Amino acid sequence: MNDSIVVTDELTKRYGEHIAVDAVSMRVAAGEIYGFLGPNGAGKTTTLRMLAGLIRPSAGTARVSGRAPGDPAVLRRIGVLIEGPGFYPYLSGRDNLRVLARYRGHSTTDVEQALERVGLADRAGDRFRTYSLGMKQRLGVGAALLGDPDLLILDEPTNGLDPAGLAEMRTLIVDLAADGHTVLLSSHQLAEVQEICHRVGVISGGRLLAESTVGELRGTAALLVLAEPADIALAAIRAVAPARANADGIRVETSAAMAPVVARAVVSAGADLLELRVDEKSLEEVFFEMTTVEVAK
Ligand SMILES: Nc1ncnc2c1ncn2[C@@H]1O[C@H](COP(=O)(O)OP(=O)(O)OP(=O)(O)O)[C@@H](O)[C@H]1O
Repeated sequence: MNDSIVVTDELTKRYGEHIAVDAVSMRVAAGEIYGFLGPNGAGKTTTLRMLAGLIRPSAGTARVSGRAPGDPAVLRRIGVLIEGPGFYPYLSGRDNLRVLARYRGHSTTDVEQALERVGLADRAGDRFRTYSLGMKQRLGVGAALLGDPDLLILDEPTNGLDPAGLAEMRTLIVDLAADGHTVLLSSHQLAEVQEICHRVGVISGGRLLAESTVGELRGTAALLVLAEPADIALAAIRAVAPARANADGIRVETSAAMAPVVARAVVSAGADLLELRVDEKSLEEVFFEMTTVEVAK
């Protein structure tokens, strides 16, 4: 894939006997929001730390923008929020970013742009310790944004946020991607990921179990029909789409757009249509099934 900004090949990290990241081969395409999903201890942070050049792999390779992580040319083009930057509680948000900017060679204009971008321009003069958790997290994203990087690596940016904070962070990430930033974020909060990520990688026990679009991971959508008599409805539906009876009702392997056709088939056959809905697994269900099977092995 030529437009991949992150490519890993059998990337592995061992701590003594323990394998934290086990031969992970992943691809993040330029411009996408990639959700790196997994339960606690799955190996997300360790992988992100290797991509950011903070720790070295034990085996395998990683390339970021075609270069080794940690290469100065790469470090200039990525912004990283891993385990939160150590902000000074008694400095304002603005002064905290200015400290970082001075250290990293960015200008005060970069600081103002980052504050504006993360929606903190109005509160930039207030002390960090007075910020809500959501504002603190957004300041962390602001710090990662200094210098307008191509790739943002955000470790659990939504962790611990209340619903309003989550919504703000979600909107911010979507806006950042719309501005042309590639976003690689880790999360165990699947509901958020399901909504905003173009693709996801599922990691558990250090191993990448799947990498695909959210839609692919959830499988083909189907319709679920409850009708009586069920046998008459099933025969009628089978004339328009593949269908089978299961414990929940009649599962019709077709898209939501076919719902009116299926409804007409049932009613025309003289059956009563009791319920008709899209039967789609949430990413949470898929994730739970995958990681539970993994643990059960
Ligand atoms: N420096 C280290 N020394 C020893 N073991 C480590 C070290 N860093 C991570 N590990 C172990 O590697 C595994 C993966 O940890 P990691 O922090 O990458 O998981 P994670 O998916 O980010 O989980 P969480 O959501 O809890 O942060 C864990 O079992 C962890 O205990």
